[in-house]
Amino acid sequence: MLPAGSYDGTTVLITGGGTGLGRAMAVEFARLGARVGIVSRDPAHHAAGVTAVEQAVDEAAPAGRPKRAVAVGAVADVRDPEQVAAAFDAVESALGPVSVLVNNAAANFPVLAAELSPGGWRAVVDVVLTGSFLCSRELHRRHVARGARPGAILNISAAQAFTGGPGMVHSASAKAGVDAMTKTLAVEWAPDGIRVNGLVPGLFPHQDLPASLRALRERDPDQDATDARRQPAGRVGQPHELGWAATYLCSPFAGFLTGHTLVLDGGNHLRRDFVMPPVVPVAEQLRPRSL
Ligand SMILES: CCCCCCCCC/C=C/C(=O)SCCNC(=O)CCNC(=O)[C@H](O)C(C)(C)COP(=O)(O)OP(=O)(O)OC[C@H]1O[C@@H](n2cnc3c(N)ncnc32)[C@H](O)[C@@H]1OP(=O)(O)O
Ligand SMILES: NC(=O)C1=CN([C@@H]2O[C@H](COP(=O)(O)OP(=O)(O)OC[C@H]3O[C@@H](n4cnc5c(N)ncnc54)[C@H](OP(=O)(O)O)[C@@H]3O)[C@@H](O)[C@H]2O)C=CC1
Repeated sequence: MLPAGSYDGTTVLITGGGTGLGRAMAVEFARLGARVGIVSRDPAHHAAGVTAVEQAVDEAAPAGRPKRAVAVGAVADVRDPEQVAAAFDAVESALGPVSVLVNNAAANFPVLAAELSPGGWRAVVDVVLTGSFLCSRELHRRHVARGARPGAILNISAAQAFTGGPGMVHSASAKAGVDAMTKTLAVEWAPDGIRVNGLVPGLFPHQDLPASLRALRERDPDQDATDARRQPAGRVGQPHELGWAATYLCSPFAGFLTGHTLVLDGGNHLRRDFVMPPVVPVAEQLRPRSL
């Protein structure tokens, strides 16, 4: 954990910060003093994120200390540049200039490449890749206009970007694009005082995932134990651990670190055995089965 107060006076904007891993990151930034803007499509998700942040901050605050405004939600579909700009406006008017952006919003569903419609491809690539670009561009534009520094952008990626992702060609391709964007913007924007890094969660199950992804895990009644056995570390990730990594990467303690993507997966993406398990075609893996 970073020292208390590491983010005092800092406004952090997290896309998709109302659910799952985005919410866990929002909580860890706020615990360290940040004000947090949660940007996504669904106001019910914002409410969940704001409540989680406020609870965490209240628990950490000394008794009797007055409550401070720490989190707000703003509606935007990250695929739309005008909605992105309006959400930045809303967050900044409530919480002050944004200097840290976490591009966490994502879309994904399991599908065979041969069966993926052009609309399904576009939905995922536009949310993950185009959305991350549009939000990054908005932060950069504002940051440079005000002559502010330092700034930090964190792009949440996935190990599929390195290996490919059978059954998720849209997500794997988009995340690989995000990784290339991380490296490109790190160099272009270093002179502007903006660092750009990536963070890859390994297996982090949680209840906010869409049904199509949860279904991949819920076929096995002993899924939690099975998931743990499949990880070199012997366990899956805990969402707050992603928050610890995110708060480090965007902090002054990582002030000389840019263009790097950190993998937080208990070693899973490196796993190769001399003898690999028999191949099960992806079409068979995705076929609905009854237990
Ligand atoms: C930890 C454990 C596991 C972990 C598993 C390991 C994960 C690895 C890494 C990645 C993890 C994540 O990203 S996890 C994050 C996942 N979270 C989310 O996806 C939340 C947000 N998702 C969504 O809102 C929706 O799922 C999504 C469809 C993508 C949103 O798109 P839109 O708003 O544009 O909605 P729609 O108009 O309904 O759909 C657009 C097109 O997509 C098609 N489409 C939608 N769902 C479809 C589906 N299931 N199969 C085929 N096609 C589908 C539609 O038919 C449309 O195509 P046309 O009719 O042809 O136009
Ligand atoms: N959980 C895991 O094991 C893994 C997760 N990841 C990555 O971690 C990140 C967080 O995922 P996770 O928390 O698990 O998943 P969630 O489904 O909980 O979060 C996705 C978030 O993205 C938001 N979102 C989706 N589409 C849009 C859009 N068009 N515009 C704005 N916001 C949008 C959603 O909010 P709303 O519906 O309100 O718009 C939601 O809050 C993602 O980048 C994901 O790819 C990577 C590898 C593994």
